[in-house]
Amino acid sequence: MTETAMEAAALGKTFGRRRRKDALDGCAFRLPAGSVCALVGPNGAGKSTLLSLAAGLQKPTDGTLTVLGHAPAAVRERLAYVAQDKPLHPQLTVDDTLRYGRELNPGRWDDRVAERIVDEGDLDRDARVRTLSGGQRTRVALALALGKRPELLLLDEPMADLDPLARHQLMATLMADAAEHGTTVVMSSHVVAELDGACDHLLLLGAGRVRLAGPLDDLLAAHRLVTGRADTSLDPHTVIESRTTGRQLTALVRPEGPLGDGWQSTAPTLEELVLAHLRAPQAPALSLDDRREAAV
Ligand SMILES: Nc1ncnc2c1ncn2[C@@H]1O[C@H](COP(=O)(O)OP(=O)(O)OP(=O)(O)O)[C@@H](O)[C@H]1O
Repeated sequence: MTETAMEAAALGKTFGRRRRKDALDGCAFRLPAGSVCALVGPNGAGKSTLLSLAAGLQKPTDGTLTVLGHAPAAVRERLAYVAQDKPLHPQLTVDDTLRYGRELNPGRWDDRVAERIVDEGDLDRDARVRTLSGGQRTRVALALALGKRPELLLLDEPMADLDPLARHQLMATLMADAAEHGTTVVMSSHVVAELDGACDHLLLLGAGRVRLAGPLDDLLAAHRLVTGRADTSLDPHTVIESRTTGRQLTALVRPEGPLGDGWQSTAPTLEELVLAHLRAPQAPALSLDDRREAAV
């Protein structure tokens, strides 16, 4: 297995000729193999574009993106991609769909996990895909993806149409399976709370650029949530976002050395870290991929 599951250098993707749109612009990051990476960012940030490039369905306009050490198109059989619209054959039954997955992936297919995902949702194996609900189709798409026993699993908002219980249960199945097999997972989601506890790596995109990248624990440790009097200076620390209520100021900062007297500070949660960066799109970016690499 390759040590780096995904690596981007000066990665750009532009759509349109007349009205050019940079969906990705100068992105650089490195994702170690075996990571579970949360891919977050506001609408239009470039998350789906990145996942589709990684799946080899589109090509970059600039720079490079390698997955499992190769161009994505060269390693399609080693990765699985569940797109937002979860394309499946509507006329096939659930059983036919699993059979199709088995035939398309000889030597790789894992019946046990595929059937487990379908059966945990109490799906009628003889039902045609077109008769299934959105959440049930998601389950079949995830069964196909995991059944393929991929080294890299790319999931574009996989839980969006699942009920809370199914979400919780499928996430647990997914994470246990990824841990057991050392699968690298990149999962986009707008529900940051559902990623907490599941992910060990974070990639936050904004307007096509990398805003935060690196091991989650390191990124959290690089920030503090501080409260203090509004007239106390936060120099020389980098203030990501601050809010004042009466005389009190609350801020997410990247400390440049010890915080001065008068500040109470706590470690931010993943949600606090992400929300502060979403509210402050101009805040400076931070990538800790290289630092970790240099320390190894
Ligand atoms: N096929 C396309 N043609 C033209 N523009 C596109 C195309 N695909 C994406 N874009 C543009 O690229 C930008 C990034 O889109 P993308 O779908 O990657 O964002 P996203 O982060 O996945 O958003 P969301 O959270 O809403 O799903 C958007 O401005 C979008 O309009």
